[in-house]
Amino acid sequence: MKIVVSGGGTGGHIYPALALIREIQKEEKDVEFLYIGTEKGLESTIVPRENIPFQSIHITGFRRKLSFENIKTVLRFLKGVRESKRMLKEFKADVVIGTGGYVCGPVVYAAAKLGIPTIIHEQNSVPGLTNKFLSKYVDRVAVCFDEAKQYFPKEKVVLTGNPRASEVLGKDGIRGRLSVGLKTNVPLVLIVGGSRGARPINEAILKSLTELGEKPYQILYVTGEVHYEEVKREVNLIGNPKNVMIKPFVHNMPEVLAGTDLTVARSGATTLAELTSLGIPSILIPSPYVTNNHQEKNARALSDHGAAVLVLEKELTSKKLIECIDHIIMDDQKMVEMKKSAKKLGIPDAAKRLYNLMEELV
Ligand SMILES: CC(=O)N[C@H]1[C@@H](OP(=O)(O)OP(=O)(O)OC[C@H]2O[C@@H](n3ccc(=O)[nH]c3=O)[C@H](O)[C@@H]2O)O[C@H](CO)[C@@H](O)[C@@H]1O
Repeated sequence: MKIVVSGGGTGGHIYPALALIREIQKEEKDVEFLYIGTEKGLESTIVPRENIPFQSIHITGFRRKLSFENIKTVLRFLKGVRESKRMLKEFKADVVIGTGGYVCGPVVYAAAKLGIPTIIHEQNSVPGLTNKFLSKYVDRVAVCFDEAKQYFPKEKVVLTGNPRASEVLGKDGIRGRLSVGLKTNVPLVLIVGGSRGARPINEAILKSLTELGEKPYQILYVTGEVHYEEVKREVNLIGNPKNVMIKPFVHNMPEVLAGTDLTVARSGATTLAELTSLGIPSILIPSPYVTNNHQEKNARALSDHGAAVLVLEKELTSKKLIECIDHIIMDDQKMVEMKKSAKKLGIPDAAKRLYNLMEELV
């Protein structure tokens, strides 16, 4: 079987695609993959690291306001469709799966027009523009929240969950901790601002760094690749506390999550699928800069059930953040309850469900 997967821009679209590829590799012996992304997206560095053949097309997203750039985007879309058709024919794709991000637009559209079976995977409770557009042309739409079903044609939509929820299970947390230089016998708080990092979270952490240095827990603080140098410069002035490990990006997140007690994070849908599958309590600071404020809706799906504490970015201060962390991690009973509530929301067999959907279709 020859399978094309496309999804890009940020980790939240790429990691579900990779998790699905790994699930298919477990189930199918004779299978070949081609990943289509863009050079600018994180996929151009993440996917080749995983030894998956990667090709790129050139595409940008639409501006929501009327702008001259949008005319250029339409032209690029049409060019992207032509390039994708050529790649799909050359590769002789049997099925094409899109996991979101602008790049999926031309790739999945081209596949549908060529009559190749197509599936799109929507991670969020409120879909983005690309998936809404593509849902008219594809054969199946896989979603992760019941709330997302209403945006898609009834006869095509199936609740599968996020395959990354399956991939993070069964990993060795001790190895995860050791791989990033952490202790194995002290509670771990992971702080991460999504796959690209988040400046407001970085600012709050830098202000509280000295105080965090006196805490009885250790911290893995992931800045995001583009913010790392700037954060490091600040940290050199303040001093880097011994219990705070700072990294630009973590490539073995499933192992690290397995060793994590509490997470402070943005509320991207893939991160939430991981946290609920593993039952990790969290403090969520949704990005207010995303389409339809979907990260806040994602976060509320957890906080309404006691699986997370929601802190809006406009209310974020370093004092509040430290109080929140202490309040949860120092209270064993609260930790147990939050873990249980998080786990209840997880869909651990999501990869299998998505694989089954693909198999039925092909
Ligand atoms: C700004 C923006 O548009 N964000 C969107 C993007 O977020 P973003 O890409 O930040 O997505 P998520 O938080 O959902 O997922 C991040 C993924 O990257 C991984 N990771 C992260 C940091 C790191 O150092 N190492 C690592 O491996 C995480 O484990 C996770 O698998 O896609 C999500 C899923 O569609 C959306 O819900 C978000 O709203």
